[in-house]
Amino acid sequence: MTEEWRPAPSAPEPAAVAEPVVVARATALCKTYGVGEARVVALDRVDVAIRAGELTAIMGPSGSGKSTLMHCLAGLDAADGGEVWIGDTEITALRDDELTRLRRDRIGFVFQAFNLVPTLTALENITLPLDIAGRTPEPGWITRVIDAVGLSDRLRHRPGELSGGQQQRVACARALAARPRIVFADEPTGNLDSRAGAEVLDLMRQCVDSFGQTIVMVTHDPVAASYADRVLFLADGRVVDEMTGPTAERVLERMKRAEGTR
Ligand SMILES: Nc1ncnc2c1ncn2[C@@H]1O[C@H](COP(=O)(O)OP(=O)(O)OP(=O)(O)O)[C@@H](O)[C@H]1O
Repeated sequence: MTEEWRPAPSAPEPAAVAEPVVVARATALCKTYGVGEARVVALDRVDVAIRAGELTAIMGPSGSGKSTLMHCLAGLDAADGGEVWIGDTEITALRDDELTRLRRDRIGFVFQAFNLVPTLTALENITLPLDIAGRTPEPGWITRVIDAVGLSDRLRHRPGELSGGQQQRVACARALAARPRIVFADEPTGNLDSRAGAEVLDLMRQCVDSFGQTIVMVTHDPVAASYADRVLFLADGRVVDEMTGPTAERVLERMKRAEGTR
């Protein structure tokens, strides 16, 4: 059984460029909150495909559905309609216990507020998901991750003894510890100053380039989005545009245009 979902080849031309491998995809994803006058359509038949080994940024005005999309893609929130696939598993068809296991084994999370356990050391935080799952880390992997996040000399510190940027780098290492298929990062630099934010973004870029990690990041920040391979733009619960090879200037320009049309 293949781990990855691949779109069916469209035409068997020998010279055709290979389709990118897709790690996560959503089709016709719908999510509505509230009823009657309070009804809000947060996602309106969204189709997205997250490519393997890329950093994908999700951008859009406040309320455009970024967090809802990420939560539905990651199985943290249930959609009202449509499908979400992670690899070859349709997560919208899973029972709660199956979904919990899939999230634990195949998905990593990085949150704006770090969400580290304050009483545990940095190292204990990093290995916590593996410990909870009763899994032994792959030999050498945790060391590689710790080297990548540059925290070898801080492993015995508790989160309260680390800077915000260091805490977020611990959170990144925790997300990578189980070698997940995909990492979802929700405003990972939202609580950091620009220097610490740049370190975290450099780290995420390095995880993509060196480990082939697939990462999806929700952000408001055009500079953060410029680290991505591809930016998806949401407006009113729909994907309205995408940009490959973004620069901060082009992303800012696109966001201004979106604001102007609201
Ligand atoms: N639990 C909820 N109950 C009711 N409405 C909700 C809930 N969560 C989100 N919404 C609404 O759904 C829409 C999309 O919200 P979402 O948080 O996904 O947007 P966002 O693009 O992430 O916004 P922001 O950038 O401000 O975080 C918004 O109109 C929001 O008010």
